[in-house]
Amino acid sequence: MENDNLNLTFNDQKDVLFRLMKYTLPFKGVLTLGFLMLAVSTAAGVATPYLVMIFIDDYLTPGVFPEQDIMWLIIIFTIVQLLGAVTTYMNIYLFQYLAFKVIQQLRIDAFEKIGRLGMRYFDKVPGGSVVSRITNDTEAIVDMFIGVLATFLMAIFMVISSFVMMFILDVKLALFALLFMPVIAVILAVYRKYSANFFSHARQLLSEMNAKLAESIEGMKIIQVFNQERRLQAEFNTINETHYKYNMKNVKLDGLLLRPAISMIYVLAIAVILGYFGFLSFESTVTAGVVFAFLQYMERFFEPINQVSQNLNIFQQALVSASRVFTLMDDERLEPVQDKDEEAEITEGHIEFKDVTFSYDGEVDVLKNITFTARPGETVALVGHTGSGKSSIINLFMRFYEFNQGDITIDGHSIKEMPKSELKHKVGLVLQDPFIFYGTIASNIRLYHPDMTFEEVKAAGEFVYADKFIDNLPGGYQHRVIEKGGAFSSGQRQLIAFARTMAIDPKILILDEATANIDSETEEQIQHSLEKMRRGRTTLAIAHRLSTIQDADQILVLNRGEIVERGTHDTLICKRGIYHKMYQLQNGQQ
Ligand SMILES: Nc1ncnc2c1ncn2[C@@H]1O[C@H](COP(=O)(O)OP(=O)(O)OP(=O)(O)O)[C@@H](O)[C@H]1O
Repeated sequence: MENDNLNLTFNDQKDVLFRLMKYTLPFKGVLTLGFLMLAVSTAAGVATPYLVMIFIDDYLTPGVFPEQDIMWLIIIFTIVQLLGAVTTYMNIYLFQYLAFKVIQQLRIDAFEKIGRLGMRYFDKVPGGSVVSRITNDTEAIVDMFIGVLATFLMAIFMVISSFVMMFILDVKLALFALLFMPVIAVILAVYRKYSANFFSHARQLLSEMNAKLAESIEGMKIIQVFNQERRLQAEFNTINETHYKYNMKNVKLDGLLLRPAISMIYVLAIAVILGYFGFLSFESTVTAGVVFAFLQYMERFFEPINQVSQNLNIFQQALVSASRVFTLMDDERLEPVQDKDEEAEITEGHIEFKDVTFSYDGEVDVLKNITFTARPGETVALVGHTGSGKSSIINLFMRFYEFNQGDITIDGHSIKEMPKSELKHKVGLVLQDPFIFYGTIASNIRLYHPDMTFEEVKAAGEFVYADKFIDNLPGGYQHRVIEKGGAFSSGQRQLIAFARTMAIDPKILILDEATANIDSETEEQIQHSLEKMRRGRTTLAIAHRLSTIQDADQILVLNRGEIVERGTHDTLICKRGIYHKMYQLQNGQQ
């Protein structure tokens, strides 16, 4: 499993935050309104103790209650409270809206990026880990916007305004409150340092859990057949347990450093204030209203700091998550780019491999000096033992991997320059185990052309003789299928894939012959269909059973990435080389 950098430095965190904030730019209006609402709701919060102080000192203590003044005070107090409630609701609503919009965009970008990533990426990163980035990680970012951004901003407003009010009430004490700031700053810095590390590990482990889960679901058949349930369960439990441990480490850190530490400082500050006012009352009279207001402001000064410190872990988590999403977005293992030559067109289907050498890892060449020609309408079969390089030839031809030595041309144009759409529409690929998407039979056949008419879909089905089995399904072409088409036999899946390919009427066919056991009736249908499909189309076919490609115009025998024999079936048999041996072996087995 590929690990991300788990320890984000301060600069990394800053960059991630900055990049995340850029996503809010299209919503400047919402952001500004949100700020405004926040400012008003904070101001309402700050005004409340002040109004109470006026009531205590001017009316309650002296025991005078002039009706009109009291009335006004009540009206103002009510307006302030209502304003506070409405603006608080508005600011929460606006920040949530912003959060969901940002995440929506982030997910669109991440998903779009996945579509552009090359096979090199998917060779290395498990599917579950990618899923985890787009779902869980982006979810953590939502929490940050809602919980953290709003809290942080509110805290800044609150701390500053409470401080100003404290200054107005008593300068000396306000300065004293300021003394606590460095202590709080140190506590928060220590917390951040450790928690970021714990969170990164927890996130990474969550992603590993997803990967394990995805793997288990994908391979459920093998798991059950090979009795692997226990092993997988044990592996899953180990990850789960470690995940729990990291979470607990964080809980301990929270328990120690966050609320208790800050609360203790708060209580200390209260004690000092009360002592101070006590002493002061010997010398001069301190009003009860001032003491009340000061204590209220003190609480309003510390409470946001407490909230911020508690939200710090969400913030930390969100930064780690965001960085994981951005790592995916920045991954450079993209699918090969086309140097577009708009003129390049596939007209005849004349394929040439010219001295192609290729390596997946940059060290071992899995294809060496591959040179051959497939003329329009010809069938070239690729045969050879497992691992000899047959699929790699197809991988390069389909542009799944970039290659740097030699060239592959179609009708004289390098496939590196061919517009992608040209390759998509004129080259039909049928894989060994065709992928069936969630939807209907028709939507699976329509895949490349969503606007294809039903008649065309049906014609494609008939062309490959798939109509017999499709017509027997409940709903026919509208029969619902789940992804991977679990309910179909491999032969039936092949037929659907044939229909899908024939629906685009390609000039070139790439076939990876199914090795799976197919019953003889379907097998016959498939051979029949294949023969028809190949007619008039240049075909590159990987063949495992030599009996299926005896009529090929050219057979290339691969061995360790090299073409070691080439010719028609008859010439290769006469040659008595590898092909002859393979043929004898297979015939002997039949
Ligand atoms: N994605 C990959 N990353 C790294 N190495 C790979 C990758 N795919 C294949 N290889 C290696 O390249 C070599 C050729 O593999 P390839 O799949 O082309 O053989 P093949 O002839 O198609 O085999 P089979 O008949 O089993 O499908 C093998 O040694 C294989 O291990």
